[in-house]
Amino acid sequence: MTLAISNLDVSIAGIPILRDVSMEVPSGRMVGLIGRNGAGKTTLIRSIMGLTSLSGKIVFDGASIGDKEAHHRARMGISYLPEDRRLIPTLTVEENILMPAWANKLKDAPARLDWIYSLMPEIAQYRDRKALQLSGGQQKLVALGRALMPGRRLLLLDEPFEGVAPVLSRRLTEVIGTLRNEGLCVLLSESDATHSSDLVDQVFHIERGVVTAH
Ligand SMILES: Nc1ncnc2c1ncn2[C@@H]1O[C@H](COP(=O)(O)OP(=O)(O)OP(=O)(O)O)[C@@H](O)[C@H]1O
Repeated sequence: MTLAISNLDVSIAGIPILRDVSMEVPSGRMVGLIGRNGAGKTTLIRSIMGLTSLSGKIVFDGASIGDKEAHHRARMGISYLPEDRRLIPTLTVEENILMPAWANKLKDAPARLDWIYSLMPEIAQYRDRKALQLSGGQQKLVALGRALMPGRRLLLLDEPFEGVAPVLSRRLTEVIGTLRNEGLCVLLSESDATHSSDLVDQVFHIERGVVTAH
């Protein structure tokens, strides 16, 4: 279940954003991607998810996925927590979590929902509340639940701790640690290593679109 990226180049509007990126997220490992604002973290994560046009190679679980559509990658078990939460404010917590199940017509949605609630019992408590009634940190947990609904083989977390209060950051760290122990591959970006240093097995740094291993 390794993710292997080689010689990835991404330009947006003719401007090179990622340059010759090669890196690996080994099976069952948690890898950190550390870089300042604008370094290219989001662009790299979006490229893995299939949301940019790119040149280079992305291989997941032995299959070349660089030219596959985002929904195909989602079906392979790749899930993505965007930096902004993008919950639908007028839907309930449970409806937000179930959205990807409806979109992908998942038959085992109830079992997946149970697993998400057992991972984060606190969100089960406010399952019937509208998303707009939650704090930013609570919404982040719900967004993580929603990201885990379609697939749980490779989890891409884009700055999950950004703007989250300390108590909920600790809780988020705990939940991500549990996921790692369950064998998920995780790629987690952060602007510095404050929260991720205790979690990750390996760190890559990104600066102006260039990735280096540390
Ligand atoms: N749609 C776009 N159009 C033009 N430039 C873009 C676009 N998206 C990203 N960029 C540029 O690409 C570079 C990398 O942006 P990216 O969002 O990937 O960085 P980041 O490391 O995730 O930063 P942040 O922490 O601020 O989200 C930045 O210079 C940004 O201005």
